[in-house]
Amino acid sequence: MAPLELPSAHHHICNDNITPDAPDVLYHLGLSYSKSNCCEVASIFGDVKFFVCGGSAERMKNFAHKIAEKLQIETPFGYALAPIGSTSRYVIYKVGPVLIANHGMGMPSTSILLHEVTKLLEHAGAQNAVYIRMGTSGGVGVAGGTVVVSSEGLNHELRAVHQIPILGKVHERVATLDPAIALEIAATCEALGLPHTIGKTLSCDDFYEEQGRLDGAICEYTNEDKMAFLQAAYDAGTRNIEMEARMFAAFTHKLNIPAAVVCVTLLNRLDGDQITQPHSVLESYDERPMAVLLEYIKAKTTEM
Ligand SMILES: O=P(O)(O)O[C@H]1O[C@H](CO)[C@@H](O)[C@H]1O
Ligand SMILES: O=c1cc[nH]c(=O)[nH]1
Repeated sequence: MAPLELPSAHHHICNDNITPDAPDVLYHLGLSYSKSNCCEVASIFGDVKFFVCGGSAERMKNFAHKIAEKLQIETPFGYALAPIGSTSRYVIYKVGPVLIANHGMGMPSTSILLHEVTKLLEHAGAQNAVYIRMGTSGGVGVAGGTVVVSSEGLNHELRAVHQIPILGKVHERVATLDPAIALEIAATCEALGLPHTIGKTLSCDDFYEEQGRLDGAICEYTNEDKMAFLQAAYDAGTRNIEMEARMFAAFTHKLNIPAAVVCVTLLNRLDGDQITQPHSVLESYDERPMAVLLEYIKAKTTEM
């Protein structure tokens, strides 16, 4: 695998108001930066090379434990971990060069986390950290248990752009992810013998109607309408549907942050809507993106 590119001075924020002199409250993380604590912030977060996030707090804690063991990074309490900052909105762990957090469900809470973590890493002087979303999804034409590495995030028109209304005007941002990292992660899936594909990811603001499910509390379309949309999505290269990849891709692309989205499919949406697999099977699916990222990060940190 190619080593990570480490430019000497790489800034990943786009805001002249955020300066080393200005205090900055990272409200949802329960952390703050100022000139008086800048050395502490740099000493805790300055070495971050990977930021790994996903929806569920439990999944991310589990991942933090596994990465501590994989990288053999012990704390004074063995592999025991303590979350950083406030846990009322997000849980964050740091294991050596890996920062780990949950982002909740959907693009709004993911966006807030990305803004605050990116400012934190900037304040700390962290250089060129790779951002990875690790999650679950509904497959489109792929079986449950497939690891989909996203090439881009799509909107409801199957376009790889993310629209954000800012001060009354809609701004469009390109929602593509790093192709080289996607290939490396796909190669790691291959080496582990896991079913996988690189494909486009449709990101929705809802689990039911926007994903074309027939089993929400409201449904005003037919099975034929749903299947026609899913088939059109498949034909356009979509291989999974979830709720964050597009925003994640647009944010990282805008700030030139190397990034990937790695989600396992829980079902094939061409076969149904309800997630009916037993808990043990879903748990084993959840382990797959983790297994891939443990190997990937281990290989990358060994090269550094
Ligand atoms: O597996 P996670 O990261 O929670 O993500 C997926 O699961 C949630 C819906 O069940 C959405 O947030 C979707 O994107
Ligand atoms: O179908 C699915 C499964 C997981 N997450 C989603 O957003 N959709």
